[in-house]
Amino acid sequence: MTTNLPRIDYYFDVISPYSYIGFETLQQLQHQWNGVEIRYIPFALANVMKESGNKPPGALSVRWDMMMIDLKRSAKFLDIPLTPNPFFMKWIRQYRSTDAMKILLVLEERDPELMERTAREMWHRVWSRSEKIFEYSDFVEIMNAVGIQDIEEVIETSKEEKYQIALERNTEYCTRRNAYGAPWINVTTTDGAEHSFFGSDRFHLIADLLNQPQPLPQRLFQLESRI
Ligand SMILES: N[C@@H](CCC(=O)N[C@@H](CS)C(=O)NCC(=O)O)C(=O)O
Repeated sequence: MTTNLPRIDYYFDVISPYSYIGFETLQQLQHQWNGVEIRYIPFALANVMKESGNKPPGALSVRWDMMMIDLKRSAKFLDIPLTPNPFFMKWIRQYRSTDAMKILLVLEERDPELMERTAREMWHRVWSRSEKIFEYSDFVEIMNAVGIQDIEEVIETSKEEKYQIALERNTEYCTRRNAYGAPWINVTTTDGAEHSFFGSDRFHLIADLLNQPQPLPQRLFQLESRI
């Protein structure tokens, strides 16, 4: 695959609400930043946690409570639909997002823009409408919602070993660079140097690194352009 530099590799998992926040921020920034290639790359947050020895935010109740408050604030500030999911802690003990992420890998191979729309629909389900993204019937609803025709075929293809391997490879790429959470953002500058960032709240530093305009939420951009 040939790619242009500078490049932002945005590693995400649809189980992660901060991956959703970073995704929507980057979707806005890609219209405001010039000459920067952006790739959205599925990985497995559960394995990142395991490999790094980190613990999920829900493992510490005060951290979880603060995270829910912070998510609401962030959603309001950025004007994105994000509502803490009351079932999340129960679901996370029972399910993994691996099958959903493998479906995204199939779509990424065929049509990256369709993959991005499907990822957004998955985030809306878990983190806006408190709906599952783990089982066959969930995948059918998700793909119907984004207008995919060959749903059965996509689900069957996602079970091929190569997608499990691809998910592991993407995850390992990050854990070898000390990843311990999501989103994990790997920025390659024009000199070929790699710079890792953790979180959806590091785009001001990435802007500085790449000499791009500072990020602002869409509503603030709109206000600015009216001045
Ligand atoms: N400050 C970061 C927090 C990101 C975050 O908490 N991500 C969770 C997953 S949704 C995580 O991986 N946490 C691991 C950790 O904080 O050590 C942001 O605003 O994006």
